[in-house]
Amino acid sequence: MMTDGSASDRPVIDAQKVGLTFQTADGPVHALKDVNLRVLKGDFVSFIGPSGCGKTTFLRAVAALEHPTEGRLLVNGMTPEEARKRRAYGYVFQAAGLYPWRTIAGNIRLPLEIMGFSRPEQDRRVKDVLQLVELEGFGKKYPWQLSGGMQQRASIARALAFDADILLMDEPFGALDEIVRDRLNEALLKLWARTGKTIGFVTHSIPEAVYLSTRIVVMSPRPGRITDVIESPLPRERPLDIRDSAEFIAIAHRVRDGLRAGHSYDD
Ligand SMILES: Nc1ncnc2c1ncn2[C@@H]1O[C@H](COP(=O)(O)OP(=O)(O)OP(=O)(O)O)[C@@H](O)[C@H]1O
Repeated sequence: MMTDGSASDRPVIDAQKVGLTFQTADGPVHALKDVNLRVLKGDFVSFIGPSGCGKTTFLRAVAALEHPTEGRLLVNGMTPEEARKRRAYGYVFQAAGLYPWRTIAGNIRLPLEIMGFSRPEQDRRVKDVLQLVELEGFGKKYPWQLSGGMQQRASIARALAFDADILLMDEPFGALDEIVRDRLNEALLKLWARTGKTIGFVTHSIPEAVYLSTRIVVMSPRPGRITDVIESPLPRERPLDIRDSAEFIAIAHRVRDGLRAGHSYDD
């Protein structure tokens, strides 16, 4: 099943029959069942599905914040815990989660301070990532001085600062209005093209998933499982108006059909 095992063709995320059951007062909750997925370097993988289908749980398991109860999950060929120790990923949450008493640069710097980077190295990285998310000149501002979209970009910059290979994003733009979201989607694609990161992205939006992804993972609840994995035929470079193309609409239909089918056989 594995290829020759060299780092370049090894999956960045490799899930084999992953199951995760939470024991609750009301009995077991099967958040994930039989999840098989291989994510390759440079993939942009979106996870879409109704509430409770395990999208967040899967991302959290990759980040070693939850622990599978069945199967095998590897990140860069290691356990998620080992990968986390090696700073394999940055995590972006739905709320930007910036500390209000720190400036934008101070927020981005925080994980770097904790990791013990030297001050000049911290400065260099803060400058680089602010540029990547197009927030040059805003380092000295406080979060409340920035719009919601800018705060979310700052939060992406913070996740990028330690230059992890993998960016895990849990509905990062869910709380933003559509116009800001469009702009951030475009910016994220540019950033992805420039950095070659592997991205795992949770969303509830079909157009967002289709616009951003090289692969779309459709999930269904009770138990949380994958019902379809769609390889996108769209080119990597995507202007926003690609959303009007016949190809785009065809993929969106397939995602919608997958979401509907997933609802019809609850077990
Ligand atoms: N810590 C926990 N303890 C018990 N059950 C949990 C826990 N975390 C998640 N669950 C349950 O696991 C299932 C999957 O949850 P998860 O948050 O991964 O779904 P999701 O697809 O991300 O949903 P949403 O779109 O609403 O964020 C749900 O039934 C949820 O209630």
